[in-house]
Amino acid sequence: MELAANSISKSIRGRAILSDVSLCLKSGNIYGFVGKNGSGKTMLFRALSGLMRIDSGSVVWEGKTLHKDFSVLPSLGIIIENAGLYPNFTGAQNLTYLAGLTKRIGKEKIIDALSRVGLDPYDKRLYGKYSLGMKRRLAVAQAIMESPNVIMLDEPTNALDETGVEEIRQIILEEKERGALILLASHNKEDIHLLADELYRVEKGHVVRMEETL
Ligand SMILES: Nc1ncnc2c1ncn2[C@@H]1O[C@H](COP(=O)(O)OP(=O)(O)OP(=O)(O)O)[C@@H](O)[C@H]1O
Repeated sequence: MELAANSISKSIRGRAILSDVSLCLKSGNIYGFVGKNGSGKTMLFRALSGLMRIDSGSVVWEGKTLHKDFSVLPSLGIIIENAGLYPNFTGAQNLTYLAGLTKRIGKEKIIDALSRVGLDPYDKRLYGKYSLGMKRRLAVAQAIMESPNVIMLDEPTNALDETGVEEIRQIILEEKERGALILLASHNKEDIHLLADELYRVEKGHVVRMEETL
């Protein structure tokens, strides 16, 4: 399966956030995105997923165009900041609520996703009381729980301890093996080096292919 960006551009209040970005991404690969803070990685993910409208160009998934044939990619798992997790729900309650919006999966898959990221599915603690590492794990669980075709991960190993980093990397590789198309933005050079099949640098809204992985 294929996700293509054709010359997409976006400005916010007169400032170019994405400038003429073209990409052709295929299932079963991990695409790494590196770049300084504020270079546009998060905005790129928002544009490619449908969470943000673009000014010009098109995003095409399997021959169908975003904002024409559908408003958000039809099978998407995404971690971006403010992931819409509620502080007064437990981890399981949060995932149950989100899964209820699409009704694609039941309790079993939710328990499975929580276990895979190393969280106890029956933990009674509220999300608001989670450590940063646990919050990251829950964000990964919500991104993978429906086995989506496209997974966009913004700093998935941020705030995790060494074991956590290893576990999340393993899950990302398993999702790739399953055939998911994965976009990974990370400041962690080792994440990129170990995981990315292709590497892109984002710089002031431009996206440039880098030949070597870091
Ligand atoms: N809601 C918004 N309104 C206006 N400008 C915004 C908005 N959100 C982000 N920007 C701007 O868009 C640019 C790209 O931001 P983006 O969050 O995509 O960077 P990033 O590469 O993900 O950074 P980081 O590594 O810090 O996560 C920045 O200059 C930022 O100031």
